[in-house]
Amino acid sequence: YATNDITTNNQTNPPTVSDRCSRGESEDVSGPTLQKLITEIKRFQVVIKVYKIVPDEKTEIKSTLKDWSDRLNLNLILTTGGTGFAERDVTPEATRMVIEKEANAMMVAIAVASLKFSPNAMLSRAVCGIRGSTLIINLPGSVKASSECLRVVLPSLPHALSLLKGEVKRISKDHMELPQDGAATYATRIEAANQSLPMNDVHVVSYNVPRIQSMDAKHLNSLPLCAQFKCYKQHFLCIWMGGIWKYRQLFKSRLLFVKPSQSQAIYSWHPFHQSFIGIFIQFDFKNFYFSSYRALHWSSMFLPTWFQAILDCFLRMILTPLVPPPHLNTHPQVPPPHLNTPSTGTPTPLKHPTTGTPTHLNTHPQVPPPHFNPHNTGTPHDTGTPHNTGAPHDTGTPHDTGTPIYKVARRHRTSPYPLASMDEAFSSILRNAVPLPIISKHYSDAMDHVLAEDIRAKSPIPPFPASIMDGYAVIASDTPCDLNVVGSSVCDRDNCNHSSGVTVEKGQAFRITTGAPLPVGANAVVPVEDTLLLKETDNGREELEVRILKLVRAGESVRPIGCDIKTGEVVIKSSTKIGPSECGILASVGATTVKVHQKPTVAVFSTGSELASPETESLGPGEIRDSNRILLITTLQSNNFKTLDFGIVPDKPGELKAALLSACEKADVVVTTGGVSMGEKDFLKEILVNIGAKIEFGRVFMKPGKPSTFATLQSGDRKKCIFALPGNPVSAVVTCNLFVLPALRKLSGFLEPRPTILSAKLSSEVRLDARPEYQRVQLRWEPQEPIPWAQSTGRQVSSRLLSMLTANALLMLPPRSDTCTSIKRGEIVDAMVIDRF
Ligand SMILES: Nc1nc2c(c(=O)[nH]1)N[C@H]1C(S)=C(S)[C@@H](COP(=O)(O)OP(=O)(O)OC[C@H]3O[C@@H](n4cnc5c(N)ncnc54)[C@H](O)[C@@H]3O)O[C@H]1N2
Ligand code: MOO
Ligand SMILES: [Mg+2]
Repeated sequence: YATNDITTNNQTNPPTVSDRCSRGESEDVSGPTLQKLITEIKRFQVVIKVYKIVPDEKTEIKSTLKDWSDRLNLNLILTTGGTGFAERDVTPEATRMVIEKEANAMMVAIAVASLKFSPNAMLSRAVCGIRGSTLIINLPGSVKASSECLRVVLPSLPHALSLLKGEVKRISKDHMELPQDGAATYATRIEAANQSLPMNDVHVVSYNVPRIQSMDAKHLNSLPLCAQFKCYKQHFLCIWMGGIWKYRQLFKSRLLFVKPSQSQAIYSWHPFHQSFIGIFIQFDFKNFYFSSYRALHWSSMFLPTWFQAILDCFLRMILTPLVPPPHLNTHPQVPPPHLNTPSTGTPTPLKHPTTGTPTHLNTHPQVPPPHFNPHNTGTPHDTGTPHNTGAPHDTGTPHDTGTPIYKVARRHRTSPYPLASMDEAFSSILRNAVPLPIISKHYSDAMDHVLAEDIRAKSPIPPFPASIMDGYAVIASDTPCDLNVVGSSVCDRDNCNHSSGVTVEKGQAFRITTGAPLPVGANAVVPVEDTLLLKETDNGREELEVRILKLVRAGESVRPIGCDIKTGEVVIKSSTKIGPSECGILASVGATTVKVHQKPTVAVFSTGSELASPETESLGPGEIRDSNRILLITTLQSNNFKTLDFGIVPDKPGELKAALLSACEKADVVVTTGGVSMGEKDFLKEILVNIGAKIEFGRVFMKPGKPSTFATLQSGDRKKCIFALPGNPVSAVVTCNLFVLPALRKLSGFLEPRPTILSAKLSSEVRLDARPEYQRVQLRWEPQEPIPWAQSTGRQVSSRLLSMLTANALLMLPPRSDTCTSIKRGEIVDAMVIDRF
């Protein structure tokens, strides 16, 4: 289990136990169905690491289970088949031999639930148990029964797997630690308030617990809810319905964490429910003032009135005594735009403690970060904010001449954008990148497009019984014998005797070429190598008699009609990416116009007033050559995407805005580089908000590429995707591979837009960073070694583009932890393929 694996939360793998399937006598349907079922779960992303069909042999089942738990260290193994009463059904016995603990309740749950479906469930002897940190679940063999049983245990899996990974233990410890200093009094008060709430129905989804529990300061920042709580001097109180936790020792000890008052309840809610509610409240424990709160729900159907009522009553209770200190009143915390409460239900607006302005809960779909916030009025220093004096688009104002769009002294000292986890960033991209409309294309222009229809053959291939060899068409029962050569059938439509009414009769043979139609009467072909010439015409131009040296059977060396492709057969399924073979098949079945998804066009520009054209002979002071634009354009082109070069745009708000708008108009996807971090000239995010784009994420917990920004802009019925990538060249190209390419593949209709990930062995020890890191490596295969070696490309700083040279993969390194600070040579890690080998 790799915490930094962007595609992975958990891994599972069903070996199918069946003699017949393992011998290839019948097809395994249950295994693939289970894989589909488990990978379709939205709140529980799964990667299938291995899949295998094993015969009903105890030793083989046992060794597979042992190997997968001990060596591959998988989180979950599902087996299907071999659980019944038949003599060869031994999966439960083999499973019992490997498990160290039984998961009895799971077995009972499966049994009870499946008895409702059929009394035959009594005949299942399936076992569930744990080996090391791997959960093994036996499921019956039939597709229906195995799917039903899997559905029964699915809700418990996220929490079960978290427990096995040991994360919950760590969390519980955190919960036990009590707050310090003045916070204790406060915590008591909050807890008392919490106790008095009617909490029966409200719990936190259990599988969010490990994520929160395993948080360090950075993870805390990455929680979307905490975006607005980046003020160092304050403490954070996280109130979950169902319990109150105060984060402790987080964020350089300034956050507190208390034991949840109803810690048990948090696990008991149906974990499969998509809803999840949390409230974060920011407090300054010295002054006890309330600054902001936010409610979030992850279900489109969840935020019932009872919740609003509880929330209201709760906040009233705890907030009444709190008086905000006047100096803190000037920057009401407004969540960045992407943190807006999802569409259902409007949270009760909360009056600001002093101004009475409803500042905290933002019900608008697009609310700019604080410096664009309309509520930031009413204080002396708010006059003159960009909101009041003119946004970046004010061409002709001093902004265009390079004056910052906001007063630099009042810029953020902490980014208002939460650090999204890689998982969150990636899911956000895949959610927002919706396949583009379907168009018709000529098959010769359709390369790299994704089919949007099944292609069926209108006629069979071959359309006639065709010879496989150059030789003689004969009547099989004649052979071996001497035959008179009475004609020929060649592979040539002008010269085809097949339909000319000539029939091969006993004692006769027809010369025939490979692929030519078999003459009427013939039923086999004898290769020329198996014949002798007996008689020819005087001039040698014609054969008259041949000896067939071998006995041939009827049908030998003949392709019957439709043996390659039958009429009506689906030759290429919808959603297939068209490559050379697909083009060939389209041609062979005559499907010359096909329905495909439109492919996105990508506009690319570099931002930065320091940037000069690569052609510049001698650079001016402070200038550097623009490497990123060509780097990104060629990365996209080498992945077969069409690009539009929008040049270099200086760090001037007006020009940046114009370039963004024009790029959004002309392209489906816009990729920019530079200007997304904390510098006084890093305007991109603000301008995106200003043009009405929604920032889906503005920072990612990753290295390189931390300030990576992804925004969407509704333009008519299309949603444009905008990637504002960091300026450091390596960061730009790495994030292009990680984020932009999957988005483009998804827009193009790819069913699997994710990158390819391999296992690789480290050639040298790597030290882990605090962030999940994507180090550039070259994968090399040694003879006889199935796993490639990953050779580092040298110093891995994000300005050093040389670290991309020869790199064909990105090592996916997990973030450093207390127990793991480096990975040794020879150890196996995940590597994402970025180039051919
Ligand atoms: N106070 C902070 N500073 C920085 C942070 C931070 O969190 N707090 N993040 C750092 C990280 S991480 C990165 S990555 C960079 C990203 O910066 P920007 O996206 O704002 O990019 P710029 O400031 O425009 O440029 C950074 C760097 O890259 C060079 N550059 C930019 N564009 C190009 C180009 N087209 N070709 C070649 N080189 C380019 C630019 O000259 C700068 O040297 O921010 C850190 N700072
Ligand atoms: O994350 Mo930045 O991209 O380190 O260089
Ligand atoms: Mg910068």
